[in-house]
Amino acid sequence: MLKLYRFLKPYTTYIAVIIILLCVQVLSDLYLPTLMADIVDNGLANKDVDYILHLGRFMLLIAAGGTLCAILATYLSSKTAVGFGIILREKIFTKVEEFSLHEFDKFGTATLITRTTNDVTQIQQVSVLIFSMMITAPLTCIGGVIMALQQDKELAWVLVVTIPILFTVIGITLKRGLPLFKVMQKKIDKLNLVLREKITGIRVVRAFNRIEKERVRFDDANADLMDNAVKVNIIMAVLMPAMMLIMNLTTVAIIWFGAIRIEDGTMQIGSLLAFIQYATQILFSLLMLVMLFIMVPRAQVSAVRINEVLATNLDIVDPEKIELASSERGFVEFKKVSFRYPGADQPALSNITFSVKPGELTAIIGGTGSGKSTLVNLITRFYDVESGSILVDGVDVRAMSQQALRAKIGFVPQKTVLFSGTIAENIKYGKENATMEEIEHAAHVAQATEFILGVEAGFDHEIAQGGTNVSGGQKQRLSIARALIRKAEIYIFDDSFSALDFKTDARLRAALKPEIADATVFIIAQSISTVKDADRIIVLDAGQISGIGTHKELIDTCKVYGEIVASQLYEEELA
Ligand SMILES: Nc1ncnc2c1ncn2[C@@H]1O[C@H](COP(=O)(O)OP(=O)(O)OP(=O)(O)O)[C@@H](O)[C@H]1O
Repeated sequence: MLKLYRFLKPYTTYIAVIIILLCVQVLSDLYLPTLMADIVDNGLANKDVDYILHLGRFMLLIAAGGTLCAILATYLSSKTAVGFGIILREKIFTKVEEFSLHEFDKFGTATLITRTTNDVTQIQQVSVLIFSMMITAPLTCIGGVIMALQQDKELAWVLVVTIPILFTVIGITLKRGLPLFKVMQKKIDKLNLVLREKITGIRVVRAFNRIEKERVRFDDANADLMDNAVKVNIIMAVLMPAMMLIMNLTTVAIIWFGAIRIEDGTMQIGSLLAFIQYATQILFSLLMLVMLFIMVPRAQVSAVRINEVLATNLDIVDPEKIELASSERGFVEFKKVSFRYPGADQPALSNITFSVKPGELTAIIGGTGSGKSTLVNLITRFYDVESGSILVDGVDVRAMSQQALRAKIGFVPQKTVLFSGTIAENIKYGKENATMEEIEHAAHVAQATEFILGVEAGFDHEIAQGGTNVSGGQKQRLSIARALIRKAEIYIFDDSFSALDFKTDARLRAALKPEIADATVFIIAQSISTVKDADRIIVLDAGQISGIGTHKELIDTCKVYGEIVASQLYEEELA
């Protein structure tokens, strides 16, 4: 957790002020019982009303000062802790934004969300305690012992007996409680995972009548978390009364033995009262330390989880010496590229070599899982190659800045993603400063105008979270418009026409042609009609190129392509 506290730098002044305020508060708390003893022993005993009033006023002043310091310290502690939470969330978010797809796969979405929200909240809450108690508890404890001894040294043995008993109880509790605290976050992760899957996949859950099964899965995760929380709370429920019992027995012992000493004439009543208060302060400060010992390990687990994210070595980083691409635009070259997903036995791509130049349309076709998406994901450098190299405009993509590389590319992913916001804002996502004319033109080319103007608010129509209020085909067209508005040098359409009907597909491709005539275009498609006019077709089979050429060339030379054509002709004949 200390590692995380390096981010507290902007709050150094606040923390210094908090420490000073808390020291003043502790000193005032420690001084009050001595003043009270003075009133009892000298004021009350001598029936000196002036003395009582004078000291009483002084006590009020000290108490008011202490309270003011406590309020200010709590206010500043909360402000610092909340600010710290904001900094942590920002750091995690920025780091996660830099993650490659490999790192996303490694962590998983659910845990990344819990780490950014729940774990940060843990740290935030514990920080408030730490800021106040780390100073107050030890200072009160040490100061309390010194002040108690000043009142009466002989009674100190009561504390010598009580404190080890208190520590034994605390020790037993911590031994049982800590492991439970530590697994708490993991169980919250699990709950988030199940909940997320259930909510995002609600249509499938309903369609397959799995509501009951999913409910059981959720209930299991919920019950698991509850079991753990109940166990933790039972321990806490036992601990608190046990501590109070020890404290009350200590008071009884002090009064008992104190009374004997008063009877002997070796102690005054005021000193006994002050001693009781100091003993309570000491035990309370130990109680605060226990709270810290309980809360800190749980926050420690959260801190480790946050540090894991922050300390992740990024797979894909910009090189120290960035090479600028040549003035050539849109040249893409694969040189003996092989790639394997982490942990996979077989490479997803092996020995891929080809080159394309601007103005050319390259289609990629192949069976499912043959490596088509993987191939285009390597151009955008979502992953790095295992061997070989990919050059864009003559420069290895690993030597370019990711920003410069991706600025060249208009990417339409296989799984369409839209963001909540208006249709215009979603298209503008491709070019921040796009004008309304550019947005309308991109929508027109993507054959989206008709449906956009069909909805009441037109371009201002709000897209729901995840794009659930538009159809699959409409989503694809908006996603195409978002890529087109970039006026990119390289376009990648990963199976982007699959949800379009035959007529819209044909119209879109016709409108697209002049628009991207000068660019380098990659189209991944399943249908021969989409690829057959391409300048070059790459046929992939189990991660390897089984043929490269035009439709005409491949029909005679590539067996896999021949089979795809035959299967689709057969389907057309059947239709
Ligand atoms: N994130 C991943 N982690 C591990 N393996 C993956 C990952 N993504 C894809 N693969 C594997 O890599 C291989 C190629 O996948 P890829 O998505 O490139 O195929 P594709 O040809 O685009 O398939 P489809 O036409 O079904 O989209 C497949 O065997 C797949 O299981």
